[in-house]
Amino acid sequence: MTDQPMPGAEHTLDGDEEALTKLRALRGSIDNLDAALVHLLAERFKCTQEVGELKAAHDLPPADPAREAAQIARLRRLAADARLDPAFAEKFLNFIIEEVVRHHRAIAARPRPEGAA
Ligand SMILES: O=C(O)C(=O)C[C@]1(C(=O)O)C=C[C@@H](O)C=C1
Repeated sequence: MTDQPMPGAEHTLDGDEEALTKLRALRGSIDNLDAALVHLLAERFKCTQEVGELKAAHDLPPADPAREAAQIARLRRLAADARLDPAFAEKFLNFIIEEVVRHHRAIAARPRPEGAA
């Protein structure tokens, strides 16, 4: 027998109460932040759903590339100030906008009653 730890055992927190307490506290904060993100996204999608209805009613295009470019530039600046990777912030916004545009297209494709605005 040797005194070597079991392979991988050096990565477990078994027996290290202080580390476990810290991990639990951090995970509690992560869970709260994830919940906040879900609520923020739900509110954002409520707004964009209304934008989609407005655009469809007035025959406006689902996507607005100029607006997106301005949003991305702004978000990249905010991310850099917050020490978040601007490339990640851009990817995240693009991911959301892609879904929004998909919703806008679905709304525009819905049959509209005759004479509707
Ligand atoms: O502002 C708009 O025109 C929207 O439709 C909203 C939104 C967004 O999710 O922020 C989505 C699609 C557009 O290309 C630009 C922005």
